Amino acid sequence: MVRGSVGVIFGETGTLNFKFLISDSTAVLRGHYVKIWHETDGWILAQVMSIVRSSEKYSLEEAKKGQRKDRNDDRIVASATIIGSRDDRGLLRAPMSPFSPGDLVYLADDTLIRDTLGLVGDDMYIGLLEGTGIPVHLNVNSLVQKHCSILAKTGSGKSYTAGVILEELLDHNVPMLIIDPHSEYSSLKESAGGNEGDLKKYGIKSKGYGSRVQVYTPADKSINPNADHLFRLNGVNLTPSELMTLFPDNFNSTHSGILYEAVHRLRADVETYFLDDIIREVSNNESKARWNVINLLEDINQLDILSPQPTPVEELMQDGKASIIDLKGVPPHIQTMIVAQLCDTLFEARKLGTIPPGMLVVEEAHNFAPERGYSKSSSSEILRTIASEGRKFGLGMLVISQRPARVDKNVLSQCGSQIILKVTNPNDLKSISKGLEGVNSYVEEELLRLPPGIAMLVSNDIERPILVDIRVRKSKHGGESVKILNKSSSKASPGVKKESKTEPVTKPVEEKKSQSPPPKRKPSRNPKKESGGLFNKLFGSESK
Ligand SMILES: Nc1ncnc2c1ncn2[C@@H]1O[C@H](COP(=O)(O)OP(=O)(O)OP(=O)(O)O)[C@@H](O)[C@H]1O
Repeated sequence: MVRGSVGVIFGETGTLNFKFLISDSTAVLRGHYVKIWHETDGWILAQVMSIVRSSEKYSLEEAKKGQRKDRNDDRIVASATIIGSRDDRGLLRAPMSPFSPGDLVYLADDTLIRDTLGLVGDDMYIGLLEGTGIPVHLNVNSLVQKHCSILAKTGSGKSYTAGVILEELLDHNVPMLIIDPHSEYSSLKESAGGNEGDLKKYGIKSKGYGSRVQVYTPADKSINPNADHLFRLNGVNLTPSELMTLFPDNFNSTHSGILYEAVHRLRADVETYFLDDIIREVSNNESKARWNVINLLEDINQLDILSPQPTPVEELMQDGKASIIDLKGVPPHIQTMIVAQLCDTLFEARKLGTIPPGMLVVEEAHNFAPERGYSKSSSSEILRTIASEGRKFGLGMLVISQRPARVDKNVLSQCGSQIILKVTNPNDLKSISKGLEGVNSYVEEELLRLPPGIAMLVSNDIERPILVDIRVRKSKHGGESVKILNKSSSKASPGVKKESKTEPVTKPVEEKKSQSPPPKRKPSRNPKKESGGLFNKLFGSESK
């Protein structure tokens, strides 16, 4: 073997892939990036998809005799897929002619990997390219304009990764409105005070965002004592259609007729009316159906969510500020109603230019923009509108969900960047691989095996999908599970999921998080398994 090289190409070579013999089993690992000199194109980047090891001397007969002593005759063969090189115009090109058997293979240097994959931005630092020390950045403008999704099964680092993105958006002063059904993001205020080794590995400093993060509760301070402000929707001069969006499923034509009549009469009499006035006016109606309408209106009235002094959207969306709408303690149908009204106002304000461009963050998006056929939600329509038209007005969306199959495809398909962590539900896997351009069913196999904190990033800005070792948090992670068993009694049973979500309460033990973080994956340049799964799908298939 020539000095510096890690292998030699042999056998049949193609313009998409090749095999090479590895000299030292520890020098090249699955997932590594390698380079080969091409006679016309110069250095070409390739990636190791799988490695097999065999011995001709140690046969089945030998195995029957017992353990093998000398392993020096092992044959270690790597299958690699060609990524290509940048031409004079900076475009990525695969070579037009194959490598020659006998060509030498070298480990690729960081500059070649960075330039070839297009990891050249320096905006939002989200982690390291898996298997390397190369930082991965996302572009703020493109993330906000073209939306982003974070998809993963529960416990695999979804809200942790979302926290990383939110930190970066805050560092870039992007105004944010965060729909937070489980009180997970208020901890952005506090510094993580993280482990020195981790901070050094990722080259970051711990910090909290303090008063730049403001928490609003639509409930009251007894339910959410840590909230900074109460959140209220406009309760003055509500139109019948505004009222009907509060109960999209419960209103029939008789009900809406009663409501129209009541509001019409009020408008003729007074300039300003409140929900109490509408209820009184409806009770004057003689139809029996009025009782249903009154019941529905009373439901809302009791929640105290409507007010003559609504929370101005201009207060929520300000440069450098993250406003969290903490929906803890709010019944699900009221949550969707709040999101519907709020997002409607937000979008209108953005169109009128009364708020700066910014990001709407929707956690548990499967509840607020459910796929047709799964459930209905009053917030679906406006979220679909923001997904398709938001970019024209500078209103981006960060869509977060543990059930990608249940999120409206019209919303997910608009996301220019997708960050996908471990997913195991077969329907979710199918829906993700269907939605990703250029990758197919092998993705499913790889997503099943991703360790916590490793994400697949598919982005318009990066030449091809990559695996990212998501960096540790600067601020405190707020999504830890609630510990219910102390150490001495922990033998008894599996842990429980943190605060109830829409997932079934009974889940397999391995799907539930423990209080302590899961073991962090091994450091860089570490193979995860001896198969070409995701890498093959992302970068082409192995030559046979
Ligand atoms: N990039 C990472 N670096 C270090 N630790 C991580 C990383 N990602 C996740 N973790 C750890 O994994 C745990 C689970 O992550 P997280 O709370 O984000 O899961 P989740 O997918 O949001 O789950 P849930 O749906 O229950 O909220 C975290 O408590 C954290 O300790």
